[in-house]
Amino acid sequence: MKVIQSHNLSKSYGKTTALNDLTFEIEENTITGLIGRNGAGKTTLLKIMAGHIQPTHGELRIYSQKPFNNLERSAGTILIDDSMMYPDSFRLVDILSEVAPFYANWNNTLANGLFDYFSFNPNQLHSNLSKGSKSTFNSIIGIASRCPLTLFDEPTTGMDSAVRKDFYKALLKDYLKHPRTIILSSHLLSELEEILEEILLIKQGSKRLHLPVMELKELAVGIRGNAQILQPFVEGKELIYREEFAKDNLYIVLRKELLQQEGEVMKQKGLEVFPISTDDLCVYLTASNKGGIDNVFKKD
Ligand SMILES: Nc1ncnc2c1ncn2[C@@H]1O[C@H](COP(=O)(O)OP(=O)(O)OP(=O)(O)O)[C@@H](O)[C@H]1O
Repeated sequence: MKVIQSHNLSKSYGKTTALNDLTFEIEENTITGLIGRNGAGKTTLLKIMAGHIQPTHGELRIYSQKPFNNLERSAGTILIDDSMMYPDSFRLVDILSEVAPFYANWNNTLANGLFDYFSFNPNQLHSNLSKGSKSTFNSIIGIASRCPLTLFDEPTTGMDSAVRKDFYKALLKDYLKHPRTIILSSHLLSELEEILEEILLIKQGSKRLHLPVMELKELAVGIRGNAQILQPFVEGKELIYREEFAKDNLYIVLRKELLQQEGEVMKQKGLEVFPISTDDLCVYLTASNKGGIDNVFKKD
């Protein structure tokens, strides 16, 4: 069953186009990574899904309904982000007891278990928490709410690496026991790819690709070596990335399927053929058209 159906979705803020003609669908009970660089439109898309803002063109439906101003949908959706505000006088224990009644599947035992595990003091004021602790606390709410549609906007901002790992582990464990549709946005795929099933990669508001993570891992290959030997192999092929490095040396990345049987021949001719990490691939697929950072220094 499709939980999210987005059709030609666009969102502009004045002259800024944040989302541009996005069409995609997300299956029920999956974990999807929404990946994109700064300003790609991740937060805007999550806010539309959560019903906080409306699209400018096109439409997005959650369980066949438009989420904006829709009480039924907001009861079944939670968006966790670092702009979550609570009254200054609220202690952590007050917040947990206030949010619990909003969510039909809220689990107190889980919330309290995570609260103790991460050593929170129930009487502490939320406003006094450190940046990382705020993220951890918000994430506890996101997990314990067990909402049918759970949206996390860069949930690990400020968390140290041990807490990040524990957060992803806790989320995965609870998801396996209580499946729901989860979307996590991030710039960095590597830290969360182990828990993801699908990835939706966006660049400047447009869909770059949407596919299972396993397929992304197998999508591309890198080749490095002497430019004169390498060039004829890739002539006329669509390259994902190309960089000249050192003298007469070339590094290219292209879809594996375009190589067919040539990989072995390349190796015999002294070229290096190697897999591309999903993080690097996402960087190449979302690179700006201005060339790499090296170009800045070439002008110096
Ligand atoms: N309220 C707003 N008013 C004007 N422009 C906005 C507003 N919100 C977002 N934008 C612009 O829309 C574009 C997409 O922003 P958005 O916050 O959705 O991206 P993002 O992928 O979440 O970025 P980041 O990873 O940096 O958080 C950016 O160019 C941003 O400046």
